[in-house]
Amino acid sequence: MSAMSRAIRACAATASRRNLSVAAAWPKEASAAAAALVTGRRGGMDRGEDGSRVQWVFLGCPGVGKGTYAGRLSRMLGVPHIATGDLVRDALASQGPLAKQLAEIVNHGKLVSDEIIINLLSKRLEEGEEKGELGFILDGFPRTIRQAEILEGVTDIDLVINLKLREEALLAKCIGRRKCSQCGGNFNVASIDIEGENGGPRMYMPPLLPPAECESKLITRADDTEEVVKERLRVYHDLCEPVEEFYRARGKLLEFNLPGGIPESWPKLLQALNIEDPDNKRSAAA
Ligand SMILES: Nc1ncnc2c1ncn2[C@@H]1O[C@H](COP(=O)(O)OP(=O)(O)O)[C@@H](O)[C@H]1O
Repeated sequence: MSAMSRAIRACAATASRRNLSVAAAWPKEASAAAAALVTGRRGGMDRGEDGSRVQWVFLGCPGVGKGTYAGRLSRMLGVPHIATGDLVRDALASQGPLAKQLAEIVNHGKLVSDEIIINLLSKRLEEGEEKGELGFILDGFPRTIRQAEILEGVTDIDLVINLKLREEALLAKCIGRRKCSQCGGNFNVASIDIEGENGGPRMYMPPLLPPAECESKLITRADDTEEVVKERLRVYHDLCEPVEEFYRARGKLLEFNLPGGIPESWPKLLQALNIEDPDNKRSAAA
C-alpha cells in the first residue's frame, strides 16, 4: 500500500488532521516542476530534474471541462490523471452491492460519501504505486472541505487549477456530452454561442462531433439529464465552492476563465501555467 493511500485511509478513519507544513509553491516552483517534466520526459524521465513532481488538482463545475484539460496535461507531463468521477463510474459498472448504492446517489446528482470516495481513491493510488507512478493530476477530488483537509493532511498539493465557464454554457455542455461505447472517445454535440457580458467578447464553443464510425455507438451519461445537471450545479455551489476558498486562502488557487472551446482555451491555459506548448516548439524547430 502506498504511503499516501495508507495515510489517506488512516486520516479518513480517524478524521484526524495532521498539520504538515505545506509549501505554497505556486506559481514559480509549480510551473518549474511542470517545465522540468516536459523536458525530462524527452529523456525518458518522469520526474523533474530537481526531483520535483506534479501534484495538481482540478476544480470546477460539472461540464466545465476538467476531464478534457486534466487529461491533456497528464499526457503532456507524463503523470496520471485520476478522476474520481471515473472511479465512481467504474464501480457503478461492476455488479457488486456498491454499484446499486452508488447508482441511487449519482443518478440523483448527489455526492458519494467521503468514506466511499476515499476508499476508491486509496485503491487507485495503491494500484498506481505498484506500477511505479509518480505525481498525479486529480480531477473531481477534493469536493468537500473534509476531503480537502484529509488531502492537505497527507501530501503537498502544489497547484489547484480552478476552471471557470459561464453558467449558461455549463448546462448545455453537460447535456451535449457523448461518449463512444467502443473507442471511449469523448464528444459534445452542443453548439454554444453566447453574447458577451458587459460588452465583453462573444463566446463560441463549436460542437466536437464524433467521426462517422462512432456515430451509432454514442452513449450519454445517466446523470447528464437537465434535472440531474441542475442538481449537480446546486451541489457544487453548496459543497464544492468552499473548497475553492480553502485553496485560495492557502495561496494555491489559479483561477482560469475559459475563453471558448479547446483550440482557443488550451494554448491560453498552457500560457497561464507557464508551460511552453510543445506543438509550437516543434513547428518553430521545423
Ligand atoms: N470527490 C467526490 N466526492 C463525492 N462524490 C464524488 C466525487 N467525485 C465524483 N463523485 C460522484 O461522481 C459523480 C460524477 O463525478 P464527475 O464525473 O466528476 O462529475 P461532474 O461532471 O459533475 O464534475 C458526481 O456527481 C458524484 O456523485
